[in-house]
Amino acid sequence: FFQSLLQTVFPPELRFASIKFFNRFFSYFSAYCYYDITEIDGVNTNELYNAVQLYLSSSASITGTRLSLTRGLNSSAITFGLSNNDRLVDSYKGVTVEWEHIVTQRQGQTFSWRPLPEEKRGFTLRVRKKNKHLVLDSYLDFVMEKANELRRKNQDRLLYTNSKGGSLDARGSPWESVPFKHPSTFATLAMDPLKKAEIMADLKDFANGESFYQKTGRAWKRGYLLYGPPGTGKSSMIAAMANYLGYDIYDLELTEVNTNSELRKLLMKTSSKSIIVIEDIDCSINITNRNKNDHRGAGAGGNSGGRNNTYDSESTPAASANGGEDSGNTITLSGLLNFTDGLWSCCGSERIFVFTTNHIEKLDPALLRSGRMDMHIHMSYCTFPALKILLKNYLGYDESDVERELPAEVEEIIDAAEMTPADVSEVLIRNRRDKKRAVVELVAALKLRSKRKLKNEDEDEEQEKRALDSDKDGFEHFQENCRGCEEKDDECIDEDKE
Ligand SMILES: Nc1ncnc2c1ncn2[C@@H]1O[C@H](COP(=O)(O)OP(=O)(O)OP(=O)(O)O)[C@@H](O)[C@H]1O
Ligand SMILES: [Mg+2]
Repeated sequence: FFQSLLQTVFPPELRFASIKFFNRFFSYFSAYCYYDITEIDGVNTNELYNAVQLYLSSSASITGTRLSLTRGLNSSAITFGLSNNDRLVDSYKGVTVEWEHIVTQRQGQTFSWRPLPEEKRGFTLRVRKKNKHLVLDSYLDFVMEKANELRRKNQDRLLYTNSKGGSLDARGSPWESVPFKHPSTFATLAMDPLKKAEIMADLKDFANGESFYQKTGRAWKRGYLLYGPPGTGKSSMIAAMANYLGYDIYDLELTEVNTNSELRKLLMKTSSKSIIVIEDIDCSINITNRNKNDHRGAGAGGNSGGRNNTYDSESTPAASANGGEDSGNTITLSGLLNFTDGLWSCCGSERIFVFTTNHIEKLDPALLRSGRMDMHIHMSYCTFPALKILLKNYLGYDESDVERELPAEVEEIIDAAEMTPADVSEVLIRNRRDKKRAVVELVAALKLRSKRKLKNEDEDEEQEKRALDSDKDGFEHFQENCRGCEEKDDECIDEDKE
């Protein structure tokens, strides 16, 4: 109304100034403050917008009669949202605020380096001026916190992976996500119960340790290194950790990351309460490739001089000028270490780093030194306690069933058989309809493996013995030769004397 009035009263050249003036005039006398939270802020997605949407969808005081419902692809939860241009009232600490969802058509596509949605969406928050400080100081933080909590509780965990070649998706994120539905839990994980309890306690301490980390001046993060042969449950352990703590997983594919700075950007875009995973770390990066900028250096591990020499030779200016080009990848170990425990690793809190490897002996000692990977977890071949868990999960056997059905010798041969939990579960799944047969087949497999193993060991021992014997023969032969030489030398000396 005022605008049309202004248009009739004021000449065009004065119109803009007069609108500005009236806006100022009204906002001065208005009892309310307005905050706009747009979906896209410049080129970045506004996290607050998503948080508000989620928060309002669950708010108990929803008064709107028209709501929009959404369900993400593969997600099992339905999200309620405010329909276009709808309002709802919320209250916080006795203060009433009003939210309005405003959707307008975007006018003409302006130039942008990524396509913007056709609609311009945003929330407007209206509060009384006297309550302005409450909103700015704590209400919005409360909304963010609540939204994060809701997402973790209601929705499935998310599994993120870095997009191919470092490209960004429509929302400007280098991570692509899918709902994470791995059913592995600590209850289904077959491993030594004591070790399992220790890991669970460690995780819980971490998740509840905000004040501890604050007090001790440490970054709120923790690193786990899982190592062991293929099929011993390393990936299952990561899934169990995520399900136990309710964290999202960022599965970092290092081969898709080209430079250290790209790695840093990826890290910056991860959220807190997440597990950042690098699987098969020995395969994804030439891990001994450190450049000269790494001061926390090789010596930190206090390890073999031979390897340190390697770093020294790589640290020459000529070598670092190559920047690891010889490996075809400019990600360096120092870049990776910065990622996990440099200053940048603290740009968010409550993060867990998990590295997995099948060959711990191939890893750089700098990666293994204490403080870097806080806990080294050995995922071993199937042990007897682990077997009992698998029998319980797959066949429903309890302790007494195991004692009754399983021959006593299993406990003796299982370690020698070196069967992975994956091998064992395969036998059990194959025969899950016939429990007796499952046990018979399992025992047969264990016996066969342990026998083969022992035979191989005997053969190895024999070979070693043979090698030793031949060495001994050689040594005796050598000694005889030497004795011959000495005698000759003596003769020579005598001759010299003469
Ligand atoms: N400790 C375990 N407890 C329960 N199931 C297990 C365990 N280890 C392996 N399995 C079963 O074997 C399959 C393979 O395990 P998983 O992928 O976790 O092994 P991994 O150690 O990550 O192997 P890789 O080194 O090849 O990645 C899983 O589907 C899981 O069901
Ligand atoms: Mg795995």
